[in-house]
Amino acid sequence: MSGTRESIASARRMVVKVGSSSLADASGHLSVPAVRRLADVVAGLRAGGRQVILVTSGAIAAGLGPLGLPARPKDLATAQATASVGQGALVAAYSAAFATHGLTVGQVLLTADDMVRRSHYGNAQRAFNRLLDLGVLPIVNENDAVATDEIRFGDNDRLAALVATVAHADALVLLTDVDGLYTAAPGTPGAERIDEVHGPEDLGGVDVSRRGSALGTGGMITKLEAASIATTSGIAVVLASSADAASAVAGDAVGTLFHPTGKRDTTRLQWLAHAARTRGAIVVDAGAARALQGRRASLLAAGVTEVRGSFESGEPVDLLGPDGALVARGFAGFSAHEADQMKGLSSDSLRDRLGETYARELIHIDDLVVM
Ligand SMILES: Nc1ncnc2c1ncn2[C@@H]1O[C@H](COP(=O)(O)OP(=O)(O)O)[C@@H](O)[C@H]1O
Ligand SMILES: N[C@@H](CCC(=O)OP(=O)(O)O)C(=O)O
Repeated sequence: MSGTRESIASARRMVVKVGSSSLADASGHLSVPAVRRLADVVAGLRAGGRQVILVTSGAIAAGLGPLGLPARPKDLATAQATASVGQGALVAAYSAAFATHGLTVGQVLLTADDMVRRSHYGNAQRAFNRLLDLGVLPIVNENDAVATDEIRFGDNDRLAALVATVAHADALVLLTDVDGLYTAAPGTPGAERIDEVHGPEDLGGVDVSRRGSALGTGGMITKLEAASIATTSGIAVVLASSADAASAVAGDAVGTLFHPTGKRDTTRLQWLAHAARTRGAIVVDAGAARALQGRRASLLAAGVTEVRGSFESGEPVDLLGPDGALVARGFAGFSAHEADQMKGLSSDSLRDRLGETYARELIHIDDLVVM
């Protein structure tokens, strides 16, 4: 077993994405047995102490039956309506399946905007962290009922990769109806499965032009895009058949492994260090400045003396030492208004005065870059 598969086996936080093609039966309706099989695998991960976020397609597949539609609708309005009907049925099926394992689920519906705009990004990050802290299993899908063509992903592969980066996951597992990436669409004479991808250079001759299954969207193209987003952020990816889900999440040599190519959060933090226009500043005391520079610790409200400007949670801010010198930059975990109320307070005081939601770091260590 290679090192990265070992890191999949030991991933503390994992995003598991399952596609429509794995959740529908032959007639295109949601397959409840498929939902149960997946729930058994995810519950096994949870029993082993791992945190899991499940990104699941299938709302449209689940809506076809109740609406008496023969196939996935082509026009946006009907697709929105079908997803609206099906999403409830999808989550109800998961809820029942996970309840048999004593697990509570929480539905999170996102649009592309939620993952890309930094003010929203912080909100999603906070919601995932809190759900996971509470032991809840977040079940994510695109908010198809309101997503218009301009803002929608359409497929859930890239959504899953962005969820993995936002939630600081250690691994992303993409489950589909094919047992890995092939050199050409499976069934093409001579097509062979690829075991491992080390970087874009391994994808030179690979043909992913054939579209996906009747129910899925995006085929292999969006899975490669998802793998690229995750691996350049330092997250290992496994693409495998949902029939092999248990082996894939265990780090066994099934499907295709995409090795991380970048450092964790490199892209975001480089953007933060070099390109971001900050919306405000947080002035810290000498102790906090030393902690930030030396130990790379999270920024706690106790070390903050002043909050300047106007920013929302998730937006970039400058962190200034007591002498006004730029020490670090970070993505604020709270808005300027909230940070101002929190400044100087210990975690206990934050909990007593402002409530549990505020009893955590102002900026997480993973959201900081020392200048
Ligand atoms: N090079 C390739 N290797 C593997 N699968 C491919 C390739 N090119 C196209 N495909 C197709 O991609 C499909 C999976 O994509 P999709 O139907 O969108 O799945 P999902 O619903 O799981 O997201 C496979 O069924 C396969 O036919
Ligand atoms: N959000 C849509 C999923 C779109 C879709 O089919 O995605 P995928 O199965 O990842 O190709 C749904 O729930 O039906």
